[in-house]
Amino acid sequence: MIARALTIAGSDSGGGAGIQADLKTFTVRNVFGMSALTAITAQNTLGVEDIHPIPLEMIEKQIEMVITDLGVDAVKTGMMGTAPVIELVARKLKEHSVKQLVVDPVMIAKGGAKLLENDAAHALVTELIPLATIITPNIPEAEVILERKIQTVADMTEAAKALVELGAKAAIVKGGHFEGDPTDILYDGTEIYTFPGKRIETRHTHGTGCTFAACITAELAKGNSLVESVETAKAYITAAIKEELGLGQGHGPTNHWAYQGEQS
Ligand SMILES: Nc1ncnc2c1ncn2[C@@H]1O[C@H](COP(=O)(O)OP(=O)(O)OP(=O)(O)O)[C@@H](O)[C@H]1O
Ligand SMILES: Cc1ncc(COP(=O)(O)O)c(N)n1
Repeated sequence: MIARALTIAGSDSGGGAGIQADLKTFTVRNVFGMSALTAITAQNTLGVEDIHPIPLEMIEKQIEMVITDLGVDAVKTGMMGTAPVIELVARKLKEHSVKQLVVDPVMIAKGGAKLLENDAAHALVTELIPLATIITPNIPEAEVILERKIQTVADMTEAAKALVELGAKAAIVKGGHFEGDPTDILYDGTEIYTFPGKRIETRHTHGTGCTFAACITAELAKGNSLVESVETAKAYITAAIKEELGLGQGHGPTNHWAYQGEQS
């Protein structure tokens, strides 16, 4: 049977981030994708114009309909918006004993728009992180969650360990926001793994975090190990940034078709 993945996230009308990035990534990685929308955003490569939150009952019904009928092998969370949404999603994931959960703690869009309310970071820590197979913060997100500055690769390593102490089985701190080459640091509760990258000079990096986490989710859904899943995701996002599509006047989307690597 084909592997199934569910994204619980916001819609990006521009198609580069949010559920659109997730569903494209799932498809390209040979996984059947499903979605539960938490918000609709009106955005393009220049920024977020408006956000329309989805009522809690409607978020709950989407999750319920999908899980009770089609079933899921892995779930990814993206833009949650508020603490009550995080609490609801955590409750549903526990109710359905979801085994593979990738938490992308989306907080601020590339253009600066706030995608998570300030008081909701606490709910991430208490509700969602303890359920996570892996949490995938960028550096500013890890700084907010851990209430500390991250300035060096050593700080990233300590941050990944601290995120696991908060209850996640594993954590990868992404280096896209550092100057120079972007190195990502994974801690799986036992070992530290370093994923070095070469910085690609481009403005087309809208949705890199969503695409990266969605690829990890797809690979986990197919039964691959955590480290294999992250390795594939790193190769996938690197190709997706490199082979840019040149769309839009601002931060354009990545190329979700770019990666020709193995399909398992
Ligand atoms: N310019 C770049 N060149 C090469 N790799 C990059 C570049 N920018 C980001 N990456 C890689 O892309 C992945 C996503 O990292 P990033 O730090 O951009 O996430 P993010 O900030 O959550 O993304 P977003 O908020 O745009 O969705 C990481 O593996 C990171 O190393
Ligand atoms: C619905 C939604 N989810 C996530 C992001 C983050 O992506 P980015 O930081 O690249 O803008 C976004 N812009 N919109």
